[in-house]
Amino acid sequence: MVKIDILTLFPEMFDGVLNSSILGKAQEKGIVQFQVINFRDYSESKHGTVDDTPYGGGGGMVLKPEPIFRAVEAVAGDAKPRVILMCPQGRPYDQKMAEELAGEEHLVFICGHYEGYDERIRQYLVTDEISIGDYVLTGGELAAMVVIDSVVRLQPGALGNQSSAEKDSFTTGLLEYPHYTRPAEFRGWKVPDILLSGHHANIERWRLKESLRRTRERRPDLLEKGELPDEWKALLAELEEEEKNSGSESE
Ligand SMILES: C[S@@+](CC[C@H](N)C(=O)[O-])C[C@H]1O[C@@H](n2cnc3c(N)ncnc32)[C@H](O)[C@@H]1O
Repeated sequence: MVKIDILTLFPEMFDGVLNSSILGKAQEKGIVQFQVINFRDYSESKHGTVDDTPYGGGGGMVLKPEPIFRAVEAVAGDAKPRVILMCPQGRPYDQKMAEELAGEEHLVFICGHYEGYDERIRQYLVTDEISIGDYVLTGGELAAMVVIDSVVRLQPGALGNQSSAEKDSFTTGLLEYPHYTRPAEFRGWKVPDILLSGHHANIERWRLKESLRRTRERRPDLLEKGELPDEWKALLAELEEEEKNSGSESE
């Protein structure tokens, strides 16, 4: 079982996401245990103050170190969990990191709000800083939900059909191939014949080729990450040849 503690000033934001669909079922199955903690409860002031104005002046409020340190220490106990700070300056999040975090037993997420955090939280408390993209959100809650969702779905038994995670985009290093379901013809648009052929090996080859086609068109950077398997190289050469031929036909 993986233990996930979330420190936030807005615990109610997590109710729907953690208790619905696959995350809700993963809790019921005992695959994951969530604890959502309002770090205002760890404030040392009687008014529950968690932020203050920045030293040196300027706008915005800064989250104070004491409540966040105390809350993390309370949930960590003697254990040494990964303590993850959600922030736009962090490491860009990707599937590889989701896989890395999915192997941990205990994760603690800190969701910021307002202008920022006291720098000592970054320096002396957290083990990782994660950004979910080059844009700025009002708070770390949505970002933490994105990371938590992607980590929990990788836990063994979390998805009904495990093979659907294995073939997902990025897991294989490629974008996923196109899917079709019934009807075989819809408004005159037909499902590719090969998918109706029942020929398993040909279908697998078609899927790999379509994955490569899609990745080459939309995310060519994914194909530049090292030596490609021979089968991929052969299919990419086929795609290039087909493109050349269709180009010369239209001339
Ligand atoms: C308004 S933002 C603070 C931005 C900060 N002043 C800066 O420029 O880096 C408030 C909080 O939202 C969260 N946040 C915003 N954008 C994020 C992103 N792209 N990825 C992860 N967390 C983000 C962080 O927890 C952050 O502390």
